[in-house]
Amino acid sequence: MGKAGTPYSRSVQQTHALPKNKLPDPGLIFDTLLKREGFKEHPGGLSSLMFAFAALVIHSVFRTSHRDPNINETSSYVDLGPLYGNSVEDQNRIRVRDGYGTLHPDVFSEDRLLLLPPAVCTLLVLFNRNHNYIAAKLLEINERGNWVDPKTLSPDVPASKAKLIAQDEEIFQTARLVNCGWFGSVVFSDYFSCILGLVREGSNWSLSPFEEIRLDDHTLFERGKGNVCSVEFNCLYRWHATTSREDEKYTEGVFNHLFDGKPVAEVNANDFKMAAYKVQQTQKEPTSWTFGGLKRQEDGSFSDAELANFLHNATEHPAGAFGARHTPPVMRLNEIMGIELNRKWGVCSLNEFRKYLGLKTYSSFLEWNSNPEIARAAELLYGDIENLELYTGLQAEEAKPFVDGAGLCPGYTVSRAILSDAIALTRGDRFFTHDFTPYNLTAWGFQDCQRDPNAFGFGSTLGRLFLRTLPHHYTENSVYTFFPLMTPGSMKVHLKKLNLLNEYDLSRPKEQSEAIVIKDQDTILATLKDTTAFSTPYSAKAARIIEGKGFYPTGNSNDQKIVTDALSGSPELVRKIGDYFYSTTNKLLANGSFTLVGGKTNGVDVVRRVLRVAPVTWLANLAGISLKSTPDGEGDYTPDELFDVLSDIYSFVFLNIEPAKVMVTQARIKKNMPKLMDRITDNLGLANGTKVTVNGIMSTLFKHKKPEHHEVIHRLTENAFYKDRYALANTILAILVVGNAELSLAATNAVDLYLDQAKDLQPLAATNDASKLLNHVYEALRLAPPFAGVYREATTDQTVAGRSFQKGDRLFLDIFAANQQKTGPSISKPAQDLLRAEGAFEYLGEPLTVEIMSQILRAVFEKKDLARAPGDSGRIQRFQDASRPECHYAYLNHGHSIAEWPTSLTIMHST
Ligand code: HEM
Repeated sequence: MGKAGTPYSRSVQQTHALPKNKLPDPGLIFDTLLKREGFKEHPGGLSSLMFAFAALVIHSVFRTSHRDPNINETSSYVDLGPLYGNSVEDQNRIRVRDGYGTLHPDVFSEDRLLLLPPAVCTLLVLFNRNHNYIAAKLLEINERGNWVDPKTLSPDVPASKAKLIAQDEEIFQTARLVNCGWFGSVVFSDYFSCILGLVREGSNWSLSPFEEIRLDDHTLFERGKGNVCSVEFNCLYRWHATTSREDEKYTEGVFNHLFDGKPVAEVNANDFKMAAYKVQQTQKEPTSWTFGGLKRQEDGSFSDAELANFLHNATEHPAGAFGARHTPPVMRLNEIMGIELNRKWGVCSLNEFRKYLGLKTYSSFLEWNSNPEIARAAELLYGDIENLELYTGLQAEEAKPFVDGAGLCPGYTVSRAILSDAIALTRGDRFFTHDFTPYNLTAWGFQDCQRDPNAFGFGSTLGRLFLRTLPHHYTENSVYTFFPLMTPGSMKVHLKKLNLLNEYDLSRPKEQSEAIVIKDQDTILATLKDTTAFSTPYSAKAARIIEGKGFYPTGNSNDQKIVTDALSGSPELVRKIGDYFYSTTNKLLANGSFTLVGGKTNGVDVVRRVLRVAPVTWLANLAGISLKSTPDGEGDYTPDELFDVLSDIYSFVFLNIEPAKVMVTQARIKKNMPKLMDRITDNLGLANGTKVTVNGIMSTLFKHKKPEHHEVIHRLTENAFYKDRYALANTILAILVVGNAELSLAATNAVDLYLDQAKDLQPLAATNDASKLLNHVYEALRLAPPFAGVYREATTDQTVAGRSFQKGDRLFLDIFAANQQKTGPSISKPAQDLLRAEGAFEYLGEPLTVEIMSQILRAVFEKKDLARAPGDSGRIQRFQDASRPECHYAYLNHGHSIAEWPTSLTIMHST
């Protein structure tokens, strides 16, 4: 039902006769009731991009055949037909079919869009990029483990070729489902929010048309049973009156070219069909199509800057208002063709349509449009309101005023009908209902395309799409990113009213340069050393969430030294902390273990139960935060909760998190921060702003803490800097944030690295001397570091190790890659001279970091017959994420979205 190439359906039976020979001439109708007299801005502040997106929606569901107008050449579903085409032949023209499941760069299928303003094709290009992003991620994650690196499959060997083709098909079809999910999510977030005027209210509410609905008699309300677009739906979705001034001008240029300068009033349907035929004949393969005067680059893609320019312009250009006498004169021909088509379809009258919708029928032309000039002209053309045909009736009907709950402000009848059709269209789609499952889309894909009501920009999905596909031309808090379907001018008014102006940037985003990747040791060393010429990006980030001084990783090396001296400066203290980690790791291993039948083998999820927990337990002790074992138990946080709170802060300050998540993460951190800082300052005797002396601090400090933990704080408070106890609180926060992330990840990577050599490590670990594992610790930090590198920004134009950099250049220093170039280091000759940037060594001090790591390894590897659990349980589910070079690996969190933190690895050992 509703497949491409089948006839339109009809919703309303025509009973009132509307013979063509009794109806006014379509050209006369256009010149009297439809033709634009002067441009009127859309009253709701909608931008021209809103209608570029609308044009994508309509081209997904309508493509009336020029040969047989009863046939809809595209399917009746929101399936991104303009991107993927309507047949396997269409797909073959846009797919690469090399095992990666991708589309050719920036290519799409629908040639009719080439005539439209460039923002329409640009949006489609972004969906192409999104497809390729999704396909790449699906392969990287490889959820079912059945895909291989296509480079390992030779197309010349028949069996390999068959596997390559089959793999390509699976990835392509899965990515397509996820990408269509994205398209649907944009419709139900950004698009609907503008249609319903919710964006003005700061509301993230949306329709959920897909869910199961149980009726009063307990039966289920139908869904997923199919849809066939109706001729009436096609008629009511012709929104040419909303064309912006700039798009009108652009269209004049296109039509002038298409019809060799023939005046618009003289162009006829035949000219149009001939022109369309000519364009089709001369059209080369989609890989060479261009639009808006763009040229494809060598790799076939368009320049990001040029694409972004079209989109930014379309956001700035106000759309036109709906209503009579507002369709650009250049569209005379397509309106005439539309009127004639509707007559050929034999559609009902406006009043019959209203009756079908349950609306009151109009009894006069003035009731239909209160503008006397329009009403009178229509009356003179049609004679009787019952004769008012659907096309004219919908196009020239009085537009809905700009009131609460109205966003789109089309004619009244359109505003009522559009929602029902949209719901039928999507609820009827089995791919959005019964078959919209994590199995079909994969767990990551299923969550990736969900509308997130808590996303920044009142739940915007388009913002996420822009940041993903044009990352250097959209910024994390711009109104251009998150409210692109509204003009920035109108958003300024709404955000001001909502008191949210300070959260958004109203200016047009400027291009940000891509980070330059540096892999050679000399340049990295020189760059790390010159802290004046290359600054770190951390202080600015930290300042957004942390008040006051003391967050030492963003301070100078003196600030850092005070802390590392306190943490690592006393061998006795380091030893005690090491012992604590050894015994805690052992305890957690025991507590988290399960026993296999027979009682001889124990299993434990070492990541979830031990390596994510040991560091946070020590840090909670140090800060005087009480841990609870269940969310409802007594205490401040469960270890998992504290891990999440702290790792959020780490990601925000030190990592280059996905731009679309920056503002949401910031908001979450700001929400969590008061409780965390309360607990830390409470334990410093700083609650309610009371002034306390250092002695006072010491007496109220950590009443129930072990002495070694007193000692860390005691050693800190010996320094004059910490007379400012709020700075001390921020320093403790920093130790928590850095220690939690770095230690848990470093320990996880090290355990994973050595699991397959557990037999070799066991005798060393069993000696009770953790220093026997020192070399392994260093080698693990070289081969499997928690993070692969760090970012720097050039503060001046300069040349370093023979390479020139300009002020403002962002550099990614790939420390991991540089450390692999070293010759020699091995377990017997450890890489103690390995390159370091910020990280545990810098922030906790090398002696302490190494001690903690070796004690954790000791506790794990002294177990007998240590091995991975079978299958997926014994492997960390991780992958390399090309978009996050600083992360050595990326993982899927419990919600199946991409995260920096591993969640699970089960090991087994003898009891
Ligand atoms: C400047 C922008 C636009 C131009 C130049 C334009 C032009 C055209 C043309 C030439 C046709 C006839 C196509 C054919 O039969 O091959 C057409 C059809 C149509 N237009 Fe537009 N259009 C524009 C924007 C829009 C927008 C924003 C909407 C609504 C959201 C819209 C809705 C439609 C619909 C529903 C059809 C009928 C499609 C079909 O039945 O195949 N158009 N338009």
